Amino acid sequence: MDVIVPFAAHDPKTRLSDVLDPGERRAFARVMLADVLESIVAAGGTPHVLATRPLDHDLEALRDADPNSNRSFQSDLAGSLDSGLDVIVDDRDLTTAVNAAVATAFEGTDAFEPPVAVVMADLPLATPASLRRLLEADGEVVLAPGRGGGTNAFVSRDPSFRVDYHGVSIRDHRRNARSIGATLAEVDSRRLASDVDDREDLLEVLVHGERRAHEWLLEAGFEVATDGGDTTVVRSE
Ligand SMILES: Nc1nc2c(ncn2[C@@H]2O[C@H](COP(=O)(O)OP(=O)(O)OP(=O)(O)O)[C@@H](O)[C@H]2O)c(=O)[nH]1
Ligand SMILES: C[C@H](OP(=O)(O)O)C(=O)O
Repeated sequence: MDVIVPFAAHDPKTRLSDVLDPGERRAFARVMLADVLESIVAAGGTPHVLATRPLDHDLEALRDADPNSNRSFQSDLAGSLDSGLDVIVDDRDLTTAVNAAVATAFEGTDAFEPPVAVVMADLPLATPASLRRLLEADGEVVLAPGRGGGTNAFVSRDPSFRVDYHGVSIRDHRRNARSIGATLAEVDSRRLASDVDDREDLLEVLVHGERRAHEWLLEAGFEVATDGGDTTVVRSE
């Protein structure tokens, strides 16, 4: 299945500004994207990155601005691009860009064919198995809710389904699916629900992650600390 992966390349992950500087946020966003792309491919999907600008800038940012990045991350990312990763550049807002890309998929162009999935780039815990559950679920619209009311991924088999992100978007998307008469299903997956937005979310990646994003955080000095009954994320100097 064709899988669109929205990616904010300009100034990503602003809600992590209290723990990561701008170069680190770009680098960490790229590393999460690489984990997601790898899982999509392993789940049998064909990823198409929907980015706000060409990705070569981000490779440069990763290489030059991030002291924590290492050669293996860089070569994996470069490898993804070299192997023909499709990158759609659209600098419009997330909702507009995703709706346009999904509509293109239903036009039956050479690049895409329906059904189509959309999987966010900030899901470093997404495994091939959790994505397979999404891609293989029955339903004209299949939603994967995020913690906090967002919509971390979906599959659409209905050309008239449209998204409206931000706020409690999962409620809006359920409503949109019902309003067009589509059969609706949801995938209840902790891994797909765990988008990384703020400092608390880093705990999930440190505890449950196994790949690049997890390694990147460790190399950047993040670790889990327990203080009394509280479990927090701390960063060593
Ligand atoms: N193409 C595209 N992708 C976006 C845009 N905004 C966010 N994304 C992507 O959509 C997913 C969810 O993003 P959010 O968590 O809402 O935003 P973010 O920019 O990653 O982080 P914040 O700045 O902290 O809100 C991530 O994969 C982002 O990379 C956008 O305007 N265009
Ligand atoms: C894109 C947005 O993500 P959040 O801001 O909830 O992480 C949403 O899922 O509606």
